[in-house]
Amino acid sequence: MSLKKQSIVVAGGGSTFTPGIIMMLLENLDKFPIRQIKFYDNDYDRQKQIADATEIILKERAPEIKFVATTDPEEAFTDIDFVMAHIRVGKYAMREKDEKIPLKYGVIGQETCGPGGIAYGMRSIGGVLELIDYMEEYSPDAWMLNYSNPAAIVAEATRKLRPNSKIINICDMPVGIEHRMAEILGLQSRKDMTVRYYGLNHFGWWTDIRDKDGNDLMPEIQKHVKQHGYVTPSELEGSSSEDVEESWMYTYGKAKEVYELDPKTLPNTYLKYYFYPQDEVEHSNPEYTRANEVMDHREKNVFSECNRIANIKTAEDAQLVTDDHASYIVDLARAIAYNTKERMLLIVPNKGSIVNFDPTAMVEVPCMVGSEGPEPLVMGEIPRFQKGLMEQQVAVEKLVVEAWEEGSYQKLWQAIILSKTVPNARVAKQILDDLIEANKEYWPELKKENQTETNKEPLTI
Ligand SMILES: NC(=O)c1ccc[n+]([C@@H]2O[C@H](COP(=O)([O-])OP(=O)(O)OC[C@H]3O[C@@H](n4cnc5c(N)ncnc54)[C@H](O)[C@@H]3O)[C@@H](O)[C@H]2O)c1
Ligand SMILES: O=P(O)(O)OC[C@H]1O[C@H](O[C@H]2[C@H](O)[C@@H](O)[C@@H](O)O[C@@H]2CO)[C@H](O)[C@@H](O)[C@@H]1O
Ligand SMILES: [Mn+2]
Repeated sequence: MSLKKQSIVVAGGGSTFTPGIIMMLLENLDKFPIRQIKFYDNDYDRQKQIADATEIILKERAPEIKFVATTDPEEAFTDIDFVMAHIRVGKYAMREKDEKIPLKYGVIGQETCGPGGIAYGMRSIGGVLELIDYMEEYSPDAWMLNYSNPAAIVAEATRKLRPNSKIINICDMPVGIEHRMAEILGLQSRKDMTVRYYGLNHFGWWTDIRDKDGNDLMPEIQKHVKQHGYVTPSELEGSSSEDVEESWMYTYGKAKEVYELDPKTLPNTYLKYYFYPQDEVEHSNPEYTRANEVMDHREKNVFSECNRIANIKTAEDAQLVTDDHASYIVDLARAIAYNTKERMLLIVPNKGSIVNFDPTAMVEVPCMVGSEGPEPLVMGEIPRFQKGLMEQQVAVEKLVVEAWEEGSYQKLWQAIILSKTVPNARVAKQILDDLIEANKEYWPELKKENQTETNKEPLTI
């Protein structure tokens, strides 16, 4: 029986990751046939550069696919089966501020972690909720596959503020690390491994990894990580064909020290920001952060290649690579469209998957995915160490969403204070006040609680 052809809108069509997604979709048309692709963005000029190249690529490689690029929500979200959402509210200019403002106060400057991630979350919530509302207005049966960051805060916001929406929040960091684990083991693919993993987004641990015969693969990976982190054997020998940027190589190497904190597990690379923030600050250049690197590399490369294709009016020699998240996006879309029951790490309401953790927390755990969406597997009881860390971190994420919803200065200050990356309340306030100034165009207005008002509250004994 032939598979139903799908209609997709890429929300954030001007994203540097859009070409990678398109290339991946074209490589998988046999498994995930497509009748229509639309782009939606709120920046016409940025999106047009990606769209002009995409139009040529589709004409040459899949002329049967209808293609539209638009900034009109009704045109974008009508007659859609899937919304693939990867917007960056405020774009890289704001990411640069997210990263540089905390560094002024000796605190990590990072896209999705610490005060930078909190600032990004305060911008992203409104943008993603708007996409959900468009989807439900114009294509109520569609699913949104969201990887707009910071996925942890966006996921908590969609759980709390759009509890009945068909949205799945996802992250490609575990996918990228599992690619490396497979290479360390000499396996063909990360899909040759079955994993057990738990955590919050960008804050998790692998606890069990087996091959298809049930053999335990953890000891061999742990032996490598103990010495080299997630740097692969070919990178160690200098024979890797991948062009990985220095800051990513540093991150993969740092996993060695993060692993030492719990040698029974294997860590997500993002944990380094919470356990060794002083090293990250020392390793950072406050004048030139990761945002600058991306603007000088990925953003420049993607847009110059798309402009080149549009200028010569052919994509025959297109140099556009497929990204990790592109491949698992297809896996996820296929699982929902064709009820494949794929096993994937997704960010979902806990609801007992981690039995001794807040059931309302958005946790990243293995799920079986079918046409009704993800069903989380039970990861069981987690140790005191991870439970304590996750309780603090999930409180940060929940406070940010409450601060956004209530316009509460106090709660956002508390969220920054509570982050493990911030030393004290005074530094937290200095960072918050700078971030408020920088995000005037994007955040809801925050009101300070008037002391006299709170004193009026009845004493509850
Ligand atoms: N979940 C993951 O693991 C993962 C992996 C990679 C990237 N990402 C995220 O994907 C997103 C895109 O990344 P990028 O580096 O390509 O960003 P980018 O800035 O290159 O592209 C983002 C696009 O979103 C558009 N946009 C911003 N606000 C919008 C709004 N309110 N409505 C519609 N469009 C809007 C921008 O105009 C821009 O074209 C980011 O949020 C990034 O953090 C997530
Ligand atoms: O600093 P950036 O913008 O290059 O990356 C930040 C993102 O890093 C992760 O995504 C990585 C992915 O893990 C890696 O395997 C490869 O595919 O590149 C991706 C983007 O660089 C992380 O999961 C994202 O949430 C971050 O936005
Ligand atoms: Mn991620």
